[in-house]
Amino acid sequence: MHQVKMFVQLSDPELVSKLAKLEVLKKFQLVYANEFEPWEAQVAQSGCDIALVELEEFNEQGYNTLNDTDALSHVEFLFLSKGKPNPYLDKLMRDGAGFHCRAPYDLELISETLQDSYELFGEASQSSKAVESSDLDQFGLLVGSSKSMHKLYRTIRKVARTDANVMIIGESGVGKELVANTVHIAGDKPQAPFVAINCGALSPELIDSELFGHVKGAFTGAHRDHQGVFDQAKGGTLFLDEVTEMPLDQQVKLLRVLESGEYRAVGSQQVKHADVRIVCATNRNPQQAIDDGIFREDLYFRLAHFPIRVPPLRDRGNDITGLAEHFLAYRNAQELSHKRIATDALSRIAAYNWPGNVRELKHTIERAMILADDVIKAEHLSLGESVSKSDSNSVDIPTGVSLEELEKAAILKNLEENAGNKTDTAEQLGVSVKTLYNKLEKYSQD
Ligand SMILES: Nc1ncnc2c1ncn2[C@@H]1O[C@H](COP(=O)(O)OP(=O)(O)OP(=O)(O)O)[C@@H](O)[C@H]1O
Repeated sequence: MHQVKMFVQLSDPELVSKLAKLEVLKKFQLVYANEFEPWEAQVAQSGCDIALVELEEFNEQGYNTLNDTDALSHVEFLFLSKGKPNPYLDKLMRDGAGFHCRAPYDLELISETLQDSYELFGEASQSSKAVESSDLDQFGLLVGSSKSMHKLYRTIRKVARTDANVMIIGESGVGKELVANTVHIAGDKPQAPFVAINCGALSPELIDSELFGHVKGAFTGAHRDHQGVFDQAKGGTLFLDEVTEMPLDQQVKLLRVLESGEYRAVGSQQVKHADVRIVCATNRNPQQAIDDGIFREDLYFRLAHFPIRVPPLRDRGNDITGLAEHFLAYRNAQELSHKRIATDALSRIAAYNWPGNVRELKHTIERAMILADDVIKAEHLSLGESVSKSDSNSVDIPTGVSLEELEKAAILKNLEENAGNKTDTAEQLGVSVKTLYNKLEKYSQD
């Protein structure tokens, strides 16, 4: 850690001997004031981060010297005084010089204040990292330089050029939708439509219409013709997310369309030819879903010509911190900010298990950026491990944050706690699954 420098100007020998007993002082490189020049002139020259000053006399000249040397903007002051009113000291305090403790001194408080300043300057200077760029390799929409990601890139490149139906398998938040989109982009028709639908969020009454469309008058409320996703994705890719959550009778219908290559809009006699490549995803183990009777085995074989497994974040080595820096760099660029990250925060990120994978990591960084003024520290990360159940129920809301940000934070936190399960999350938040999907969709475009 960077050696934090403290300028010391003390005259009362009794106070000196009391302060000398404070353990925290050993952490600083101390620079003592000399007797030949006014201390105000020495502060800026000393190059210190903190100034501990016992104040007896302080006048306009002293105030001006501090102002002229720019010490006020670089140095944090801790003044100790007998409490005699002094307008120039008041002025300094209004300028944001730091702390002023009046006698009789509370040594514990002084010690804590010095410790806080020590941590602030230690982290703000050297043990934090400026993050203005990303180091990670990229393929399509995916970023990551780890071996497991490069293997995934090669797999995607191979399969993208074929017409095989692809099933993407991976834990919640690993980037399955990005993989699906990248399969599309890396294929022969990147300009063709890519249409995504969440099978878990479809209402059972509207599912036929969502998939295959309907014609005007097909049912009450069908005021006009509606294109289903098979029409919308014509010539391109149809991404069926959470396919194992589709109701069983719908799975039968989907299977029939995949076998015959034909479908009809609800209320229409016209047979249409299905001209889409199907890419689907699940965060379940498909074999387990089949054994549990919620997913048809014949549909599985139709959909999983080519299964792709997306590695969880914990298997991506240095990509974990690489992604944290990537998201930070992109947000910095977007918001024209220069927020840094403390090295111990990066170590916490590397050591954490990330049950919510890349999504959780991304949102942890975004939340931390809201909470941190300049440097993201470990305490801004609010990682599950260090948060006890009762802590996680209390909300620490910073000021100046929009309602929209708060809503987003609440949704993402619940989602993380439910290990990505959207049905449980929606229920807990008192919104429909559809609303939850819409909001998540919006966040992913932010
Ligand atoms: N390799 C990656 N590079 C950059 N961003 C990523 C990567 N993987 C995931 N993300 C980001 O993480 C978030 C979750 O990704 P995505 O929605 O693709 O995951 P998912 O596995 O489909 O999630 P779910 O299981 O909830 O459907 C998105 O914001 C996405 O941009």
